[in-house]
Amino acid sequence: MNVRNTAAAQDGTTRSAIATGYMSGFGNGFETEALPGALPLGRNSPQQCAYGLYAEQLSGSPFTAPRTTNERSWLYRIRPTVAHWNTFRKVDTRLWRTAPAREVDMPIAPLRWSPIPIPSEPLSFVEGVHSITTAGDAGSQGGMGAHVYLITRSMVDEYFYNADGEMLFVPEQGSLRLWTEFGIIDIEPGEIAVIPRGVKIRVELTNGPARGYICENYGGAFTLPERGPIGANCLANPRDFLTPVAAYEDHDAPSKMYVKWGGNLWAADIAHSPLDVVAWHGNYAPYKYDLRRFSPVGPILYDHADPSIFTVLTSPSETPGTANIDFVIFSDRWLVAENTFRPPWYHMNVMSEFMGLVYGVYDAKTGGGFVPGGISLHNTMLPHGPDVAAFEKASTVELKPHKLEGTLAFMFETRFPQQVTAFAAQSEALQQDYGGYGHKLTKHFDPTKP
Ligand SMILES: O=C(O)Cc1cc(O)ccc1O
Ligand SMILES: [Fe+2]
Repeated sequence: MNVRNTAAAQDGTTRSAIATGYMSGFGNGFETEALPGALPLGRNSPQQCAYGLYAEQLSGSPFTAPRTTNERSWLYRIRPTVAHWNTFRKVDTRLWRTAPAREVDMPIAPLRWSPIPIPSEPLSFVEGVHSITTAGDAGSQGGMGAHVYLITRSMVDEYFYNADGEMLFVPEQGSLRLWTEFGIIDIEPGEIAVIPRGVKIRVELTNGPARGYICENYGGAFTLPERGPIGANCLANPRDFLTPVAAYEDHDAPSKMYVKWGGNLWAADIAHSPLDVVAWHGNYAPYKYDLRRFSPVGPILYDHADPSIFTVLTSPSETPGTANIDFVIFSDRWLVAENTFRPPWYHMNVMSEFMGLVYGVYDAKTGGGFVPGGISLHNTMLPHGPDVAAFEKASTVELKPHKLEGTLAFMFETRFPQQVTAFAAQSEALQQDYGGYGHKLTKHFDPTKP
């Protein structure tokens, strides 16, 4: 696919060739240019690039990774990244934490948080990441950070890239325009975006203040799960993933470049926008996906299947079948199973489960307390399951086909135990009484009634 897309600057001055549009497919080799002929034909590194551009390769995998996991793109840009460089100094990471970060010792218990309020103070994306848990070790390229973002101002002449991991954005309130080196991605609640490790961005608000979740993936890049006997279709279909067409800025202004590297945040003064990629090709690029396009597959006769059937994206580890992270959603679907307790069963899991809610009601927690913007954490081998309201209803209701509608919950599930940050442990949003919800499940046992 070769998308040519040249558009006039929207502010008529310094920000040039602003084009929005997407190319469809997951992990394709894409090619796109914002100026005709900017992309070299038949080679990556011509002696001289068109328009006086510099060629730069961005490698998301080792050079020698097998074909299925080999990821790299070629960027044709006004200046190479090294020319956007200056002396970096460490700045405050505020509430953004990186594994390993054992800040507090939490008692082992199910944990839940009410939505963290969006403050009135100005917070850019870089300033507004509030880490809730960390897992694994970013330096060993395994595990994740699970964060809530609270954004009240757009980044202006400020840019950021994350060397520690790729970032999966799950908006819950407000929409975002992610200006990336590769082009522009707009997302709103119900959609997600993935920004690969090392990709420069500027985050703008497009509809008031924003709140959402971020999974910072230190490990293997998110990919589509195997479908096994499900076959070639359903779940997240590759054609519904959208990667932006090239769009660049030729913008000189005193600016700040932020880099998250080794768990620290670094900042440097630069004189121009690094979002200056006029053309690119390759398979290492940001993308978005509308979660409402997910085609769930589930039990159509009896029983409740494992939640792995709702995996949208998975970050594999070296151990087969043992994900570094699974990103799983619980979205609109019909429940039809006969003689079945339909909500999630009571369980304990070697994987640890960070959950969030974008909208609606989650069917395991109908008794209130788990609301949009909220969080629950069911850590490694800690017991959990439906609250008493969900249990009572689901075990007595007449089992007609029933549609769960207007609901979108999700889970970042990782093989590693999750460490709660000091911020999350001390937050007023932490629900002190949640750990006791199991006590409301009373004894129904009667040896005389089989
Ligand atoms: O705990 C949860 O609510 C998430 C979940 C859902 C489900 O359907 C099965 C297992 C599971 O961990
Ligand atoms: Fe669970």
